[in-house]
Parts: sequence; C-alpha cells; structure tokens
Amino acid sequence: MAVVRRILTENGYEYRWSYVFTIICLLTVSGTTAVTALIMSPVVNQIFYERRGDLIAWICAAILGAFILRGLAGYGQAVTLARIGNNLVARYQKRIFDHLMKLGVGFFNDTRSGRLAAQVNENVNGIRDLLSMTLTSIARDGVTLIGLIGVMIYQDPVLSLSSLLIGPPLIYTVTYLMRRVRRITRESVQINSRLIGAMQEATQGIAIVKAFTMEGELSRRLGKLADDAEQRTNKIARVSERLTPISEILAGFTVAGVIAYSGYRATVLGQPPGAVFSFITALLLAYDPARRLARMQVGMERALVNARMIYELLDLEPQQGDAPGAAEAKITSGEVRFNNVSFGYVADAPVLQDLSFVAAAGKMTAIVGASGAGKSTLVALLQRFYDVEAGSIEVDGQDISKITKQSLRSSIAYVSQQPYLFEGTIRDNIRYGRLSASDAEIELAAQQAEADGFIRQQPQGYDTPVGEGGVTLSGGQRQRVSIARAIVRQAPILLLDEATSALDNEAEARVQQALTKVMHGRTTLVIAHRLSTVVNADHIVVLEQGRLVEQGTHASLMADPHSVYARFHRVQGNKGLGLVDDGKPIQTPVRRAKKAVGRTL
Ligand SMILES: Nc1ncnc2c1ncn2[C@@H]1O[C@H](COP(=O)(O)OP(=O)(O)OP(=O)(O)O)[C@@H](O)[C@H]1O
Repeated sequence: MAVVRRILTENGYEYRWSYVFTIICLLTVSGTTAVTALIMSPVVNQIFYERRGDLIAWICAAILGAFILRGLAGYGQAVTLARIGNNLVARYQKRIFDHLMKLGVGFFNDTRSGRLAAQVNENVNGIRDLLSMTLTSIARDGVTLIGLIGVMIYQDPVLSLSSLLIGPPLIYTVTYLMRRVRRITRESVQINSRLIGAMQEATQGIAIVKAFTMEGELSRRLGKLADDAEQRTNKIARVSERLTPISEILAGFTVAGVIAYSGYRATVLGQPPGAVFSFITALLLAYDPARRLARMQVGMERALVNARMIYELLDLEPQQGDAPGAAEAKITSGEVRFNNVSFGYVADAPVLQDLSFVAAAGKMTAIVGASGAGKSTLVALLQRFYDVEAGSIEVDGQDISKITKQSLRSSIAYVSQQPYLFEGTIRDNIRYGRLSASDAEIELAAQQAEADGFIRQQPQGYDTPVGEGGVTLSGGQRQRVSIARAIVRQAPILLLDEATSALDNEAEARVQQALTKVMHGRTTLVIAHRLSTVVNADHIVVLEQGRLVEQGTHASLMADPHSVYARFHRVQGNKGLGLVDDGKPIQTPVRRAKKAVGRTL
C-alpha cells in the first residue's frame, strides 16, 4: 500500500476535485441502480395490484429519470477517470524520461534500450489501472457492500454473523493468490520486455541479420521468448482465476447454510419468512460486489508490481551527480590536464592507469594506441560520463569533478566515430549542437563541414527528415552533419573520434578537410586513426594497455626506431593507427554489429 500512498501523495492533490466528481458519479450510478430496483415494488403493488392508473406516468418518469441520470453519471465517471489515468501516464512518462536523462552513461551500458522502453511502457499503464481500480472498487463495490451488510444485520444479526464466516477463508485465499501473482507478474513484465526489446534490436540490425542469414536462428530464439511470455500470461490467468471457483464454492456453502437454517426455523420453529427473504436477497446481492472486490485485489496486485517497478527506476540515484556547491566552469582557452588518472569499468580490471598528460590550449593532441588501449575511455572520462577512480582531470585549471556537468559539457563539442542522428530534420540535427543557433549559422556550419552541397541536394534540403539513426544518409554524410553540429556548438574543446572504416578515400578527404577547419584555434583531442592526423598533431600521446607509454611530436617519437609509435608505423603503415598489431582480428563495424545482434536474444 506504500506504493498507492506514494502515488496519491505525489499526484492526488491536484486531481482531488476530479476524484470528488468521480465519486459522486459512482455513487449516483449505485444509487440509481438501487432506485430502479426499489421502484419495482410500487410498480407491482400499486399499478398491477391496486390498478392506480394515475401513477403510471409518475413511475415511468421516475424510471426514465433514473436511467438518464445513471447514463450521464456513468459517462462522467468514465471520462473523468480516463482523463486522470491518461494524465498520470503522460506525467510518469515525462518523469521517467527526465530521470533517464539524468542517469549516467554506465546505466545505459548495462541496460538494453529496447527492454527498457518496453518495460516502462507496460509498467506505466499499471499506475493508471491502480488508481482507477482502487477508486471504482471502493466507491462502487465497497459502498454497496457495506449497505447490504447493514441490511443483513438489521434483518437478522445471527444469520449475518454466521454468513460473514465466509470472510476469513476468502481473505486468506486472496492474500495467497496475491503473493503468487506478484512474483509471476514481475517475471512476465521482464519476459515481455525482453521479447519486445529483441524484436527492436533485430530490426535495428536488419542489414546484418540478412547479410549473415540469421533470420532462422533469430526467429527460433524470438519464438522461444514468445512462448515463454505466453506461458507466463497463462499462468497469471490460471492463478488469478483460481479465485472464481474458490469464491463460488464458499458462497455456495454460505447460501445453502442460510437456506437450511432459515428453512429449519420456518418449518420447525414456525418463524415468519419476511425478514429471511429480505436477508437472502441482500446476501445474494452482496455476493457480486464482494466477489468483484476480491478479484480487484488480485488484479490490483499486478498493477502494484508495475508501479513498484516504475519507482525502482525513478529511485535510481544518478551517478556522476554535481558535487554539492559545484561551480559553473569558466572555460576560455580549454587546456586539458590529466593528473595520474586511473579508472576501470569494473573492480579489479583497470582500463587506464596512472595517466598524466596535458592537451595544450588551442592545439591538437592525438591519442594513439591499439584497439582496447583505452582511448575512447579517456574521452568519456573527460566528458565526465564516468568518475575517475584516482587522480583528477582539469580543464583550464578546474577539476571537472568540482564544476557542474552542464557547464563542462557545454564547453565541449564531440564528434563520435559512429555519429548518431536523431529523429527530425537535418537542420534539427545540426541545431542540437546549440539550440540558439540561427538558420544562417547552421548553414554556415554545414558549409564549413563540407555538408552544405549534399544537404541542398536532398529532397527538402535542410528540412529533409533523416531516417532512423541517419540511415538515409551515407556514413560520410552523417559524419559531416555531426561535424556541422560540433561547429555550431562554438565550444573551446573539441573531441574527435576519427572514423576510418565508414569512409571511402574521397569522403575521407572531405571529412578531413572539414575537420581541419573546425580544429583551428580549439583545443582538440583526437583519437587518431589516420596517418595524416597524427603527423600534423601538435602533440601525440601513445597508450598501451591503459598506460601512457610515450608522448611527443611525430618527429620526436619517430627519432627512436624502437618506440611503440615507430612500431605502429612500420607494422600498419598507412592502414591506420588504431588497429591491433598483435594478430587479433580488427573490429570492423560489421563485426561489432554482428556481435551486438548475437547478444540480443
Ligand atoms: N562499458 C564498458 N564496460 C566494461 N568494459 C569496457 C566498457 N567500455 C570499454 N571497456 C573495456 O575497456 C577497455 C578500453 O576500451 P576503449 O573503448 O577505451 O578502447 P579504445 O582504445 O577506444 O579501443 P578502439 O580503438 O577499439 O575503440 C577495453 O578493454 C574494453 O573492453
């Protein structure tokens, strides 16, 4: 119940008048139902028995009035509850999204996005059901039941108490079933979200699925998940429907017992039947709301599990929060300094060890190293996607753990190796660099990024919507749009993860040209894969297994023929500098994607 209380305290106050209106509507529905039943007595007695023709019009008018009122109240209640429910869903969707945006990159590394989306979707509806179920059942069935029990006690207290003996076993059964439903519901939500997530991931990687003829295998795995989900849903139905036979049997015993006892009193003891009839009518009428209340409890347990899972997500503490009293960064020249930085994603597996170097303001620093040496990790740490384990990172002399993330990141423009384009137009995607950028600035940035030409050739120019992840553009075009995004940002620090495999020679030359323009006057850290980049860099940092092994300029590093850097050149020549030289296979995008799809299910 703590969850219901929390939902109510967080949202209830605002909806209070809507709730009052709904309760009035629900009570009107119950009241008019009772009136319709009550009217039957004068209909029989006065119209048919006493033949009072003058009352026909009145009684018909009363019945018509009751039906109209019930119709309107039913409509009002349904629409208001739906409105509250839909508003709650929207409210929690917004809250969850805002919260997800606060969570660290680590959370998203550990969570599959498709599953997360499916889980949120399923669980949010639980919150809506929870409140409408509670309200409907308390206002309608609860009130009716109390009234009918009142009638029963008034008519025959002894019989009432004996028939209320049905209560304890019914409550025990409901509690037992609720526990079972709770566990299975959680499993069911997890399996459903795996199923939907797997479908999403398979469609995202469709080119790889087809290229590697993985359709059959994926169908088999997905089919298994679908069967599991079906079984789980059947199990929920089996468990919660168990309530039906159990409550029928208990009710059967009670009604039979009441009839037997009152029959005995009437036939043997000669008591008049009036009160007993009224009692039995109330008992039979009470059965329906009582059964509905019991069913609601079990159904509500499912909604409670959904709500709890939502709160588990909302209660996750965001990592890499701003330190208390964190100051706004004052970043002008953008000098970056790593001081004895150590870091690992998991305990006892260091990825960077005791790393110290300076990326001078306004200069280009190239980071070179074999695959897995920790280059991307270094760039992630500078953006504070993770916190360092030891040491510190300073930008313009300010420790990045002591300044606000917002101010740090707004001083950085990042171009990733696999640029991501969001839903929207090309213009929108460039504008994400800086929301205040004018159309003219966007177009200028696109020109500098060598992107203006192909953008204008698109069917709607800058206003052409991009496909999912930018699929309607080529790899090189996507890269140039993301470079334009970085230019528009006008940030003093530029982080580049150079792309190589996605580009042909001409595209590479164009991207390179675009990058050279952006780098001008900015502190640039580039994960270098191209020989030309490294040769032109002001400073080169060479990483090996998370340690800085050498640093200097191209000339100074090449001066020592035994240096790691010189070895890279000899082994890889102009094939690129980020590749392994230890015989391990190169991680091409296709290989990466295949691995990812393989992990999907
Ligand atoms: N999210 C993560 N969780 C756990 N380990 C990770 C994670 N990301 C990277 N690693 C590990 O950290 C090490 C360094 O990875 P990183 O991506 O920084 O290397 P890199 O030098 O950029 O490689 P590449 O040139 O192939 O992109 C690797 O051993 C990798 O397996």
